[in-house]
Amino acid sequence: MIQLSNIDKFIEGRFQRSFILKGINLTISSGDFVTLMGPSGAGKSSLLNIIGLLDEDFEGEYLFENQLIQTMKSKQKSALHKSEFGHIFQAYHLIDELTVFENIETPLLYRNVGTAERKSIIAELLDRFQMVAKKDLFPEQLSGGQQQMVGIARAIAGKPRVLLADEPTGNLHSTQAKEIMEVFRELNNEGTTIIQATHARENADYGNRLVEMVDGRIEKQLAL
Ligand SMILES: Nc1ncnc2c1ncn2[C@@H]1O[C@H](COP(=O)(O)OP(=O)(O)OP(=O)(O)O)[C@@H](O)[C@H]1O
Repeated sequence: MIQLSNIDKFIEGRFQRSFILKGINLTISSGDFVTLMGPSGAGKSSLLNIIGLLDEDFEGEYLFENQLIQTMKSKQKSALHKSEFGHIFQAYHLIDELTVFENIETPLLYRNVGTAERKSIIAELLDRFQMVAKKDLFPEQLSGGQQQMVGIARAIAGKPRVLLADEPTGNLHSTQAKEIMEVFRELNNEGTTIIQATHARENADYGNRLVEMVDGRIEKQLAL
């Protein structure tokens, strides 16, 4: 599904390049649940951003379903981004002024999903994450774990095939973190490909592959 070959990302300094990612080779199959682990600054977020088509400033080859990303027109890339990827962030990135319902609705509005279908998708997600009673609340009225559940609901509302999660449990207590990881396991069992960046080794146990990164490089890859 995803094939990265010799990916470099760097910043051009006055005298030399400083590498954020160097020589990344990584193949991810549909249905994988991959964990990127490594110390702060290892390049995990940078790699997720490239995979999720949020960052085009890199060298090397990125194939998504055998299509070379770099030669795609920006319209095509943006369509691919919208249809295939869902993003989850450590700090939830919900919109404070919107209710739970409206936050989940935003990606569907971007995709021009009709009103009736939107309502039915959101109702299903609220039900799934036991948030029906919370649908008219604002993010600040929810616990961190609940906010992240809304973040997940929003990310999967458009039924992306790939879910990218950057430190999804970084701000949560261990019980809430476990709940989030259980949801990931369920989504993965339903066929969603998941790529998460985390510092927490226990989160990696939910996945089937572990990729250890150090200083912008992949140091080790393991099957779990
Ligand atoms: N746009 C940028 N300009 C300059 N440096 C950058 C930029 N983006 C990332 N970096 C640097 O690249 C390195 C990798 O950053 P990245 O956020 O990908 O690491 P990370 O492994 O996700 O870290 P963390 O676990 O702290 O989130 C860091 O040293 C960071 O300062």
